Amino acid sequence: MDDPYAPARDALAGGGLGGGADDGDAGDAAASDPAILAARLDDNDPLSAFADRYRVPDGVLYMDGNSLGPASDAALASLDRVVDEWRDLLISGWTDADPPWFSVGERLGDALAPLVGADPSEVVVGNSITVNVHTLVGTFLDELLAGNGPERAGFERADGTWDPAVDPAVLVNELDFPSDHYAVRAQLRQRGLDPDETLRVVESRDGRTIDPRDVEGALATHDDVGIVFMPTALYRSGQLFDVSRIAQAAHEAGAYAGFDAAHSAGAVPHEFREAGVDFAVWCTYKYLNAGPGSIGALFVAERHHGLTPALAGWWGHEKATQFEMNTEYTPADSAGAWQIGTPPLLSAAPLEGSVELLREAGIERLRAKSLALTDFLIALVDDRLPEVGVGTPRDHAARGGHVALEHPDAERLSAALTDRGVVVDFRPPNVVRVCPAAPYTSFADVLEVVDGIGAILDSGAHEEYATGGGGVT
Ligand SMILES: Cc1ncc(COP(=O)(O)O)c(C=O)c1O
Ligand SMILES: Nc1c(O)cccc1C(=O)C[C@H](N)C(=O)O
Repeated sequence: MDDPYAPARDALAGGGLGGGADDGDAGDAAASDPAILAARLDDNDPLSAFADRYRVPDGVLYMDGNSLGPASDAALASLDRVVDEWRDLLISGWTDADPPWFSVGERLGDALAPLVGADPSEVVVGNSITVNVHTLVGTFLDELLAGNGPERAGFERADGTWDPAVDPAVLVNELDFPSDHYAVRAQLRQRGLDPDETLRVVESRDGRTIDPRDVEGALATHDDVGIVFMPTALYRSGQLFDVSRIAQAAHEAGAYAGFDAAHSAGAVPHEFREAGVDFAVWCTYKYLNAGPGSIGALFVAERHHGLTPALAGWWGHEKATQFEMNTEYTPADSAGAWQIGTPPLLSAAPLEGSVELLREAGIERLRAKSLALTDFLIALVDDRLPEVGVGTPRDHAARGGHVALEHPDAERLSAALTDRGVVVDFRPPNVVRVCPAAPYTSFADVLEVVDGIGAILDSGAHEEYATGGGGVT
């Protein structure tokens, strides 16, 4: 079969799933009965065998891999190897481990580069998302304040680039993950800029998504935007952004284009280099399945290599001379320069195994399966849960890896589901995020999740749970 997942797409495109064998004629029943359809999709799924290589506990339907991915045999093996190296090699592990710890940032950056469409020199692992937002937004603010920036054709700025007399603004959106705003505001403040003036926030029309025309409109209205910093996918609704369109609009306005790819890296293929992205940040604990608090990752376009990072540190020094301990900083001529201090080896080690599994599965195949899983989920919700809304765009090009289910009692519904082994999370005010991640989720799992939601809502079981828990999920 050319497209093993076509039936899932057809279920959605065809206006919904039928009620099963009792419905209509027997020939169509097989195609429209969700249980039969799920079994067929699972039988045809070329990635189905990968599920056995992840450690999801028995009895758990894990739908929260967009927050914390599960362990895999491969990730645990690469972690175990580094623990053994620490025990056996001690300090010599930096040079004598196989491969040496010293280059872990660059080596894992090389492994991630194909997932985001980058040259290996453009990606490195290090720090965390929030720290990387600080150092990268800070770096490009410094460039603007020094009078550098993408040229804006026909625009009167000193040297045709940035007028250092203009306070550079950073364009973000109101649905961003809050940590990014905190970090950008801090970087503006540290340069004597008032964030209330220079953090420009694109508003959402519907409270769920950001219309790319509003990003373009903000750039047309305000000529002081020096950095456009957007997510590749929104953490709550899962809307996927058109990276290439936003990067182009930023550059046409004379602004740098930066992205937070936390909610797409490892689930959606990217082409950062081709799209002209200037910089990007993401984490490795979500779709990259490298474990809680695992090391962050970043992309800096080759044309910017050689800049001095805002948060410079010895691990970003030119590698050949790093151990000469010169107090004068020479940045590495790669994205490696944005590393700061010693990499946390034990928080990086699982990534080696986990990314190898994704490479084996193939990012394009993972994306095809992910879209089919979310198509199937949305079709089932439409068909079986009339009181639940879908807050995620239905258009494939605008849909990331999870689905935002909207319900007025979302918090209690989320708690009831998790209590029953269907692990989801709640994001205020009314969203249950459901992430059927492609490497380890079956179509039968998706059907079970939807049936689980239906059973809870029908029985009112969620009403026994408290709200306002403010828990960590
Ligand atoms: C989009 C986004 N940005 C930033 C963060 C914060 O990342 P970190 O805590 O790794 O700095 C998260 C998740 O926590 C996120 O989802
Ligand atoms: N980073 C997290 C954490 O340390 C604890 C609990 C959750 C998280 C998350 O990643 C939340 C996530 N960024 C989100 O999309 O909401």
